[in-house]
Amino acid sequence: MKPIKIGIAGTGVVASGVVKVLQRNQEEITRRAGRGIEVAVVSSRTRAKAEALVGQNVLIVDDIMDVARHPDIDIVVETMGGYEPARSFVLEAIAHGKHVVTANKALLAEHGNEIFAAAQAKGVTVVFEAAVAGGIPVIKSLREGLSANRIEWIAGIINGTTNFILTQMREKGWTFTDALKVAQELGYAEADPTFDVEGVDAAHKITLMSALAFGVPINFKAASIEGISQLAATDITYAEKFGYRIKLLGITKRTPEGIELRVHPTLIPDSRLIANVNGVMNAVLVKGDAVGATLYYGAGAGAEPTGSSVIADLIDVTRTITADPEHRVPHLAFQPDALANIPMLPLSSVKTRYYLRLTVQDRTGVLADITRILANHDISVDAMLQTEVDDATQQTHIVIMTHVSLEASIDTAVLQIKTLDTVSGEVVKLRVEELG
Ligand SMILES: NC(=O)C1=CN([C@@H]2O[C@H](COP(=O)(O)OP(=O)(O)OC[C@H]3O[C@@H](n4cnc5c(N)ncnc54)[C@H](OP(=O)(O)O)[C@@H]3O)[C@@H](O)[C@H]2O)C=CC1
Ligand SMILES: N[C@@H](CCO)C(=O)O
Repeated sequence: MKPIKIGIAGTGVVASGVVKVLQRNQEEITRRAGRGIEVAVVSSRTRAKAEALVGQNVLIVDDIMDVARHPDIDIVVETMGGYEPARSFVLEAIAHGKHVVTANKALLAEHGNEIFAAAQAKGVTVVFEAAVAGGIPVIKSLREGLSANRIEWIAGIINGTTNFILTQMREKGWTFTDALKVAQELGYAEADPTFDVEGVDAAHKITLMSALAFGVPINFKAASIEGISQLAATDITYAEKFGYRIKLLGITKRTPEGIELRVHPTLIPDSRLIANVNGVMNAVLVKGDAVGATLYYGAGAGAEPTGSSVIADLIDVTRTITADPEHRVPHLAFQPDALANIPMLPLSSVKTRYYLRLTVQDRTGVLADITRILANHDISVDAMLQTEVDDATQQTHIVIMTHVSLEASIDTAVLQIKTLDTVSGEVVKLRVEELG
């Protein structure tokens, strides 16, 4: 059978991984796909860069729309990133009957409903394994491997850059800035790294997984997002004294009231496997009612790991290209007319355990005032730690681990605690997940 021809938009980190792995593993890929997969067109604004990647036998164009519209192309690979021109490119390719493989979670989290509807109407496929957790085949697992289950929750380390930064800060004492710089040099970070460090990239990914897990439309606006830029090394150290590690987690949970969707630094018991996932590695825990908890682990970013996911999608599309569109795996795992309208819950209704750090004057009655306020809001204390008094300021840190409490109650209690004249500065609040 003739090879399937693909066009690639972008010649960056991911595109280079795709091209290299396609070349290196050509024979195995052909044996798996049933026919060869050949790069026919590449777009680049810098011709020399594209030539260095694909050589001179591949058509190089400077207008991405020449990839989207090229008559010889069956599948386009979008590895540009960002919202525009990626959105217009993908919609144009769909309009021209091309299947689309993309690594762009930002695009799908914001415009996925529009893109999947367009693909459905045209009878083409849009696949995005590389968009979530780099090289880990977690989308495939959610769409296919776990399709017997009622998914209960997902919790994952799904941003390689921030996990790399947290690991270097904890293990090597690097500063946040130095660790971010290296993550950028290694090709892990987004073009705008604030997407990584402020939790937006992880929120894009957990939003996509939430839709796949619960059969709801993609709803990025419902995500509550906190990154790691405000996380103090002190809290990493104190958390360890209680037996916890801090990781940036993306969490989505089905509760009787609706769906939680959130990203924030989270204390995890250090005995959990996921607490020991370090560097650029990602890990995703998925809890299904039949299978129980399952864990997916691997490189969350980087050229070849991400290329591995893009190529797996290319092979999938190649295998199913002649199948009747009605019988392909649905884009969002559930049939498009079977998506549910489940409410998305605000952060204030989350119930979990909390870590609170307060800076207080070393005076009699301080602790009693604080615990009284907590008790008035139905918050019970599980453990507490007080540090040595600083001689110069006469201040001390009090760290409190609560039992399961309502976020709204914690927030009200914290506001009251901050009005005490013995309490200074911000009260640090972090969420704890036992992930049992
Ligand atoms: N890096 C990683 O480890 C991972 C990245 N991703 C995602 O993959 C996508 C690509 O990431 P990555 O490869 O790192 O990004 P890079 O910045 O390395 O590459 C992006 C490429 O897209 C092209 N491009 C960017 N903007 C435009 C534009 N306006 N018009 C035309 N071409 C454009 C550039 O092409 P040129 O300059 O040649 O014209 C460049 O080669 C993103 O969506 C990212 O989130 C997903 C998983 C892992
Ligand atoms: N910037 C992303 C790339 C992979 O999606 C990360 O660090 O995880």
